[in-house]
Amino acid sequence: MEHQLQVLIACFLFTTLLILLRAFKNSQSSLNLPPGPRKLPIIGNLHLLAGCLPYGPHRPLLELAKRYGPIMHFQLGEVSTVVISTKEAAEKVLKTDDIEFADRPFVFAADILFCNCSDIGYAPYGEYWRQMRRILILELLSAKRIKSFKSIRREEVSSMMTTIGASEGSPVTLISLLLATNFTTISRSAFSNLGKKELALIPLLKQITKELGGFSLGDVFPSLKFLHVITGLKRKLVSLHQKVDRTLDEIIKEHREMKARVETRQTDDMVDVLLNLQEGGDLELPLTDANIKALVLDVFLAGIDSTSSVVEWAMAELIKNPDEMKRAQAEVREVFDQKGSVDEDGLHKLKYLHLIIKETLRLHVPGPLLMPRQNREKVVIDGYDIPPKTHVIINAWAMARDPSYWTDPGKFYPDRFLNSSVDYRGTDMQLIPFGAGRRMCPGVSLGEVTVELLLANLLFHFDWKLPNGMKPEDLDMSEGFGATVNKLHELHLVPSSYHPSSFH
Ligand code: HEM
Repeated sequence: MEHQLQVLIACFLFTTLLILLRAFKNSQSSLNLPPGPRKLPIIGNLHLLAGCLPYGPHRPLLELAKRYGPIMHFQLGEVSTVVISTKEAAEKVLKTDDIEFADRPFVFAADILFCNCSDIGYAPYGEYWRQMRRILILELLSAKRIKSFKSIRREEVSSMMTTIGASEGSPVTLISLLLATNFTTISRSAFSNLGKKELALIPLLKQITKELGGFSLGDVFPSLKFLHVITGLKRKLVSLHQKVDRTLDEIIKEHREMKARVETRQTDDMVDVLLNLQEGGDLELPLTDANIKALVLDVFLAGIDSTSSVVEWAMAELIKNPDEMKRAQAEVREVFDQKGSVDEDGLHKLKYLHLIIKETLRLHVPGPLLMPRQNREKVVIDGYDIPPKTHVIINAWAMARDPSYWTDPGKFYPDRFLNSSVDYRGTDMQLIPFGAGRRMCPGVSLGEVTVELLLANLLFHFDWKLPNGMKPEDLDMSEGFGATVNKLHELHLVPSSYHPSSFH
């Protein structure tokens, strides 16, 4: 009986795959697709992805682009995929034809975890996405709102410095401290509280990041929906979603209860702001609790790993480049010595620190392939047909290291930006760590202030060296691949206080 069932399933799979193969051939034969590696039956080029882990596909894709050109076509299972590797081609997708490529591909994990992709990052382009993005930019991330959370940032960063000060002379694992500080800062800004419930979110967020950054067979064979079930992914995601949802429901309930008691906080947190908007009723589309939860999750997921990773990479580069480290410390100490601490309002004076951050974002793009885009209609780029529903991947990492735009691109050289107008705010395609166009990252300003504040504090309060007499040139700079590209091996550094009495 069991054997018969297995034969039946095998026949079913085989027939389905034959149908897919025929459909695929018919759909592609009349198109002038961009060049790309030879496709195998059924899987297309999926096998090429297999060798990319744990370092990620951005480097192998650059090698392939040298062979096939700046616009390449891949077939990943059923999914037509285009990879863009030069700024000229990126400009067409992110500027000239931005509106055509303003959609995101469907991701099963996001569909479950964000209640039908009702967050911003994975929402289909349209009215709902527009309203959510407007709320995020105007209500949660406006200059005024970011400023209103300034004291939270100051307290949390100061607490991190105290922890580091207590480890004087012994190695600290920088990324763990950065992640914890960024979590607590966002948690207090979003919920006001940092209790058991809020802390329970930490492992759940980690799990969600892993699921969203991972590979799922069902996503490259979207017509075979049962793959999500038989691989166990659906069950795992539903359970994860329920856990996060329960916690966020409780937090929202507490906020409502507080409002009902007509109690007010000194500063509205993000959930207060969203509940006020929900009640205010003058939105074009209703804002449900599910929408609020998806938006809050976006802030946590987008704001913690990315900024922590930038600071870790910047510190790793500075340790490897002691002259740059000395110059950065001299600058931050000159600006803040009199005050005795780093003050957010004075960060704009740190010119060299800004060059360091730019150079770090160039060399270590946190999301080397950005977030994929998708077109609804057929688009023609440089004479090539891009079929509808193609996943368009921009290799921002390749552009940030392209020798035709950068001198000595592998070198950490912050001064390259000294007399250069090139910036990372989406106009210069060779440097787009935040993406560009309509779906560009709306969190640039919060990301900037977070990274600047953390880095300035680390450089102001401590001198740093590698543990166990390790030499800077021996520091391993390999990348580990995930939703954000962190250092593969965590950076351990030994602090010694610059103001010996500050943190004891
Ligand atoms: C160093 C920090 C950060 C980096 C490098 C970064 C990078 C990115 C990138 C590359 C994208 C995709 C853009 C595109 O498709 O063109 C993105 C999207 C997004 N980011 Fe960020 N981000 C950072 C921080 C933040 C923060 C702090 C927030 C919010 C609190 C945030 C919220 C978002 C959202 C909501 C999207 C989706 C936008 C959409 O689809 O319309 N990000 N980010």
